[in-house]
Amino acid sequence: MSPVRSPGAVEVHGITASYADTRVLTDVDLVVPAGTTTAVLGGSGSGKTTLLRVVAGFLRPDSGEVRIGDATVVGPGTWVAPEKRGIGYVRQDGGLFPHLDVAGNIAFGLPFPRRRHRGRVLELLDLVGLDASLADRTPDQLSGGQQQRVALARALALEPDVVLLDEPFSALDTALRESTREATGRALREAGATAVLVTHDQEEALSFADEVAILREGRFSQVAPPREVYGAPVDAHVAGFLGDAVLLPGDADAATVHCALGTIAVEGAHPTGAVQVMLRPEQIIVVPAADSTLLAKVASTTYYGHDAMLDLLVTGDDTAYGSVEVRSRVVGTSVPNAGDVVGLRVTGGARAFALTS
Ligand SMILES: Nc1ncnc2c1ncn2[C@@H]1O[C@H](COP(=O)(O)OP(=O)(O)OP(=O)(O)O)[C@@H](O)[C@H]1O
Repeated sequence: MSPVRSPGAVEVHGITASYADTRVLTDVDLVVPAGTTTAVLGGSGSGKTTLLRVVAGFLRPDSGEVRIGDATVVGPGTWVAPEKRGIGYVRQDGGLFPHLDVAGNIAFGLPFPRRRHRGRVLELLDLVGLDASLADRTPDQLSGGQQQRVALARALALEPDVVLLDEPFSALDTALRESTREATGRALREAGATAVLVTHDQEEALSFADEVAILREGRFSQVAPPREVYGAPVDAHVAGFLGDAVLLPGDADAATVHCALGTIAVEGAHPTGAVQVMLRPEQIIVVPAADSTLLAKVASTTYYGHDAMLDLLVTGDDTAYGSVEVRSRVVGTSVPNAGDVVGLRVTGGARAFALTS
């Protein structure tokens, strides 16, 4: 493998794209810095694959510009053919050629003399964490995870500046998904590629990418590093889309919010007056009832092994907010029973959103 290169960024500016009369992307902007990975996360039909198709050159947008490194590949009067964009594309199903063995699949796009270079194929197998002994197998003799890694190796064979991954792990079971994802992340970093991963799996987006871009109805609601997009979502939709969110009615002043859980410091820019208060379930700590004046009744519990989610009914001190339901994530070794009365404590700051968000 050649040493880590310094490929260009992927820049999407003002892209609007449609199928016939149906507009799918509206004036979309996205910058993926060179050598980094951005995960595009969005619900079904939000336009994730369409964005990848525009970047790859499989779909002409109505307007806007796509730049790869220093080159404009789509723009007014400019159109660079897909095969000239220096892009590798990995599909959800891998898309391996069934009649070729692993070596043949990986070498498929290489210039003819290089196809005979078995050493290059073995390098690529190693890069994606596969044993050299698999080189002579056909795709039907591989597990789903191995097929996806071969598809990645094939995409990396041409040393693309950019790799686009369209839900490449979604067909895999949990354990295989994690190991394939790790091998993919490692291979992309070693290859020094700029990558865009499309997924609808929030944990995958948060754990895999340098930045997470939330696509909703053809527009990005927020593009930020994982901790920011999870900890400081811009609105209630992003908060709810990216993990569990506790949303409560409340009132905000400059520094605090008041709600059924008491008075809590508020973080980030926020409106004042009537607001929607947002906390993550792991911010709501369960303590012995004797240790808190804020009491809750456990309505139900959902056990996941390493942790559990509690649904709690809280009647706060301030009757202005009535009874509210909140969720608390607790470690799996100390899960109360349904019907128990527990104390609550809130850790960290809340977010406050305008009521219309
Ligand atoms: N070839 C096509 N012709 C017409 N409409 C299409 C075509 N491909 C996609 N669409 C529509 O465009 C919208 C966006 O599709 P897209 O595949 O980009 O969404 P997505 O976010 O990738 O969804 P999913 O997570 O379900 O794959 C959808 O409403 C879809 O039905």
